[in-house]
Amino acid sequence: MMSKIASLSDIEKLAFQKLDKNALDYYASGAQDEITHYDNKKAFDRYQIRPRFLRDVSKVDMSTEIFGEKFSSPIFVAASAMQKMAHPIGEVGSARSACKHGVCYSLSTVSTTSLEEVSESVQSLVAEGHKSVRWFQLYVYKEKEKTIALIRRAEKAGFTAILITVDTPFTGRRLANIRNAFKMPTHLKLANFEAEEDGNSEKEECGNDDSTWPPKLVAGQLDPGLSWEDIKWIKSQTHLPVLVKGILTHEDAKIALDSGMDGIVVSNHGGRQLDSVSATIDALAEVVSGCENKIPVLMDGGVMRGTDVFKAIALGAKAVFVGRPVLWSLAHDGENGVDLMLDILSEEFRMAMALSGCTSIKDINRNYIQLSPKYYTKL
Ligand SMILES: Cc1cc2nc3c(=O)[nH]c(=O)nc-3n(C[C@H](O)[C@H](O)[C@H](O)COP(=O)(O)O)c2cc1C
Ligand SMILES: CC(C)CC(=O)C(=O)O
Repeated sequence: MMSKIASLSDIEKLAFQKLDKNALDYYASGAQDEITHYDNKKAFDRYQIRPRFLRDVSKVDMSTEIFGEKFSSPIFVAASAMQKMAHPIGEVGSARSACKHGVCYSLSTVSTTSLEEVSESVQSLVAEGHKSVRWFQLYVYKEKEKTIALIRRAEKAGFTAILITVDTPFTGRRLANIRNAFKMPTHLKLANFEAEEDGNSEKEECGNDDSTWPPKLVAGQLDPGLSWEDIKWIKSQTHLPVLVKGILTHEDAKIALDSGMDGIVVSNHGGRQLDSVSATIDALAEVVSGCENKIPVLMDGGVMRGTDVFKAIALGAKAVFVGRPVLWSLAHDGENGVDLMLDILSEEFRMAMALSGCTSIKDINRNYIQLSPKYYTKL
């Protein structure tokens, strides 16, 4: 029995003991040899913080603003699929927790709760005075109507930005899922597609009869022909800000900027797509330089500690997303688990700011970070 939970790693350990093999393998896996998956975490340790002292840190303001929305902290919830495998409350628990913490929630296309139900689930909190900012993560389907229908539903349900995932023309080879023929439990559904399917085809289309990885709603249906022209077309179809999720180079950052994108998420999909790409914290600076400070750059991948958040902000991120820690927290204790995780991470970030002499997000810049001399002498 573990003593008091003090870190996200503690929560992760508890979740590993609790989840069944099918779910654990799905959530934990990276692609192939998982080099990138592990490097996402390790890479943060290659950077050091350069703290400044004697600056009155009795009050620290972690709040930040993106697209005119104010958030309590730059620690957002990443879009991850099939959250009801972690806990029956699934996406409702993580969305409500993000709302209570005043941070942005992003919902996967491949969720086990529909986007309408997620919106509905936060309304009682909104009535109590909490603000809920929800962004919808979009997988682009070969069938244009299917993609547009998702966007319209997201708009109608009060989502305020679209995150288009660009790193998944095909799903990465996650060996554990292939070996144990990952299967979503049959009592769960890919809820955003339930209403569209009719009669007998429904179960199959929702992935439940599919014993192979990836589920049918993804394999063969996502558009591997996707290009920047399509992304521009999608952008022209909605009034919502559009961010591209999965950018890792300054070249693509520049194209995103020139294509009129409203923001970028530096991401390697938690190391689940192409293995051997750079850790996201290593790619962040070049992506920030590629878009010339004109659009917000956010990042995800391996964020486990407040100092990780601090390092990402120092290298130019406007905010970070946490992915797996949300799933571990749901597995540990549903909505309360996610509350605990966001409490710990924001307290750690507050402490990192205070102990390095920063009292607002705007204070945090490149002067507060260096590569460990073990690796290079200069950034
Ligand atoms: C189990 C799981 C499911 C995911 N599902 C999606 C998804 O449906 N769409 C997407 O764009 N990214 C998805 N991601 C990637 C996350 O949005 C995010 O990029 C990644 O988890 C960040 O890394 P972290 O887990 O180390 O925090 C998923 C990640 C995990 C672990
Ligand atoms: C169904 C999958 C493609 C969802 C996903 O993005 C992931 O598992 O990383």
